[in-house]
Amino acid sequence: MRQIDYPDRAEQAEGLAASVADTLRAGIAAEGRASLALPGGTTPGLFLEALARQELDWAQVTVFPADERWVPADHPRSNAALIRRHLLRDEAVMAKLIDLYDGEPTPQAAAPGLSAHLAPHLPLTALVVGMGDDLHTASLFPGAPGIVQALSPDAPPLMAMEGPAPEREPRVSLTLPVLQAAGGAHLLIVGDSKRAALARALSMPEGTDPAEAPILGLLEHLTIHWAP
Ligand SMILES: O=C(O)[C@H](O)[C@@H](O)[C@H](O)[C@H](O)COP(=O)(O)O
Repeated sequence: MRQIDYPDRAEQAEGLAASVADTLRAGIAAEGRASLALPGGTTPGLFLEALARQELDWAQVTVFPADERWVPADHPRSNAALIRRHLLRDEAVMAKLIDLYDGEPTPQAAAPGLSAHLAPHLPLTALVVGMGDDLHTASLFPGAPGIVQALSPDAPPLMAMEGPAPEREPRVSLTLPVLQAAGGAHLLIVGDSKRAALARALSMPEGTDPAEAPILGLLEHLTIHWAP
């Protein structure tokens, strides 16, 4: 694990975009194609726009959210919509987006088919995730139903998950083995509360159950990008 602290969010966006683009270029050179999973939430917009300006063979890149709220692409909480709005533009307009929401009534009904659909794109060439103050990452929330299986080595690639109580928003999420296997894995966080949450995670005793703080299962694989 290593950490890069940037003076501001613009430099963070450019620095992370350059690193992810380098990994995608190497993946395309080696395999002829690349896959990239991206975070949702309120942080990634600036980074996604900086990534969209990177010159590479975007037509060979498949992108998808690392997790999705179970809403259609025109819903304000859609992570696919966030990617479509901030990444599929400029140089990256030709990238192929897999929208995890497929219209099935529930994430549980969709999860097996989605796992099969994503399998040809795994292992991920590159991964960027966010983190919550509760130390969740993707949609792997502390104590959520199914979290023990989602963190286990034999987890399927994607599972139906829930957001935190009381809403318990229906979601799907890539599982920990998929996140851990990514070629280049990055954590994108901003602000003092996320820095404090990260410090809390780093100070947790060896052997802390990742079901209590799911980011713990991924930390050693991550390059952490923080800005004020
Ligand atoms: O769908 C989601 O909500 C995300 O994938 C989630 O893991 C997000 O990255 C963190 O909750 C941080 O979100 P913010 O960027 O809004 O702080």
